Amino acid sequence: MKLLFSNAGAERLDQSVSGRMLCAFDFDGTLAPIVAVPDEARLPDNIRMLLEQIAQHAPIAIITGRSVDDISRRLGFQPDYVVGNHGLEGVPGWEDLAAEHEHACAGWRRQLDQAARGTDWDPGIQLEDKRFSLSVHYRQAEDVARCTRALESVFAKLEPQPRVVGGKYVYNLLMQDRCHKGSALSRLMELSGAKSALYVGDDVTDEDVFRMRRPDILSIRIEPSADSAADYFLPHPRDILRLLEELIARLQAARASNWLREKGDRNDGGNDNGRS
Ligand SMILES: O=P(O)(O)OC[C@H]1O[C@H](O[C@H]2O[C@H](CO)[C@@H](O)[C@H](O)[C@H]2O)[C@H](O)[C@@H](O)[C@@H]1O
Repeated sequence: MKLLFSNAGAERLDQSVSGRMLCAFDFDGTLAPIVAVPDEARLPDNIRMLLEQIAQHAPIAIITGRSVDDISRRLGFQPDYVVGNHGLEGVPGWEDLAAEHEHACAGWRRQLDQAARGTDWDPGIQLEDKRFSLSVHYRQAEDVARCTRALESVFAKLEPQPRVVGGKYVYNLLMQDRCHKGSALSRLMELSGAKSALYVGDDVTDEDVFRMRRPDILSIRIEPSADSAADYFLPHPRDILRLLEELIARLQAARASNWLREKGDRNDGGNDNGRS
């Protein structure tokens, strides 16, 4: 994993921007600062304004663990693609897969509600039912170690067995299938005709993108981690601002140089016409 703000990182950014690039971002911990209460997460105005500028030059996708309804209320602008539930919800063409996920999720919800009536259940646990996946938050747990042990033993008994992916004081319960943030991003690249993509994320479910190690995807993690498969990292969450500004500068320069090239082609054409 390399520092993005380095010569190698700058070259890699130049390379990605030179083609038709899809800019994709995770939300919590990437665009929006992490806060103690999930419902209080907000997209800062300065980040939204930079995203709107990027949208003038390149398609934008938000690929989040939140539901599409939830994230859409938080953005304040309309990206080209909004994908929720860790890649399942909102991907054009995948609508038929949703029913199975919804059914499994409702079953887990019932089983967890029953477990919550037991004495081992920490009152700080918060269930976020996102219809196609569940997030079990334990940030407010009275005893985090005890709570995670108890939750893991409950998850082991769930039917059908979910794919349990950890995160920032959260367990995400997902269907065991091929729908994840990585496959969603690949599908969006096909749909948009992108030649390259940039993806920025901060958490465990973002590793589904990073792990693909596609040479045409520039993968960037917020903060370094020895366990991450991302190519590059930003040292601190606040550095997302610098990354967005650097992207805008490159996208504007690429547009200017394309325009100059087009103008040159037109002039050449004019001269040819004059000669013939
Ligand atoms: O894929 P993401 O956009 O990063 O979403 C991942 C989960 O984010 C939210 O939970 C996390 O952020 C909360 C607000 O900062 C924080 O309180 C919580 O501890 C984090 O786990 C969201 O609530 C989940 O639905 C997302 O799956």
